[in-house]
Amino acid sequence: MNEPEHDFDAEDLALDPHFADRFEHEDKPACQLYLISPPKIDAGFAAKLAEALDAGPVAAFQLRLKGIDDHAIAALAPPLQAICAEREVAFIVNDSIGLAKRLKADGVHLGQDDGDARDAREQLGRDAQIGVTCHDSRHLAMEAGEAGADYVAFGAFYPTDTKEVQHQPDPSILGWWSTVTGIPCVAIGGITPANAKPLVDAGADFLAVCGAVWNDPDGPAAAVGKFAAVLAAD
Ligand SMILES: Cc1ncc(COP(=O)(O)OP(=O)(O)O)c(N)n1
Ligand SMILES: Cc1ncsc1CCOP(=O)(O)O
Ligand SMILES: [Mg+2]
Repeated sequence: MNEPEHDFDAEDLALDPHFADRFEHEDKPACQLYLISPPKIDAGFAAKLAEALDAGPVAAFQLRLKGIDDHAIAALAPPLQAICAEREVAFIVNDSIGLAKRLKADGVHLGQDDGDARDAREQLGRDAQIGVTCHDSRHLAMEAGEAGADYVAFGAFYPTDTKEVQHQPDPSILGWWSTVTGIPCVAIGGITPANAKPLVDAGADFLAVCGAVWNDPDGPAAAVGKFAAVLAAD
């Protein structure tokens, strides 16, 4: 007799996309800020970073520089890495496992075309923080979790000028993820102090933010303060 065909994937785990809303997430640690660098930086950036990190709690800083090669990024990284280390802020390298290894970074963030989480673990060791972009896909998130990711990132939740994006998840994916696994989830994409609350309420463990901090008319320190107020009210 043929077995019934179960084309199982994570999308099947919850037919009702809002089913996670029925669960409380009271045991979750409070949502934290995960700061992403501007895609290009200048000589004054180190001072801006220090000012931003001193303005409120920041869990992690991701060095996400676009349009320059790894050697150039490696030359720019050490002062920024030192600023993070002095403040016990995790220093995460975007895109490149090799660069993360070379810099002895605290971790690496991998997009779907940036390499494999298992390979990252092998190269960076068990203490490395490995994050994986999962767009709006429960299936990609389950795969990342199985591959040993320390966090999965969903987005872009809101319109953003920082990156051309093709996916816009519903915030309920954050609650669903928090219900099916203890692996933290990061929300990213167009997040500001004004629109962050629904993502926190939906179950985000981290808010990854670039433009709303570096482009705040009141300056990055003021922006970090605004996020701190939103997150403290949680
Ligand atoms: C925390 C976090 N989430 C998502 C991304 C996006 O990564 P990726 O899809 O590889 O796109 P680029 O950032 O490389 O343009 C991220 N960097 N960080
Ligand atoms: C890197 C990235 N990945 C999805 S949206 C995004 C941009 C995040 O920057 P911002 O906070 O300015 O929208
Ligand atoms: Mg990438």
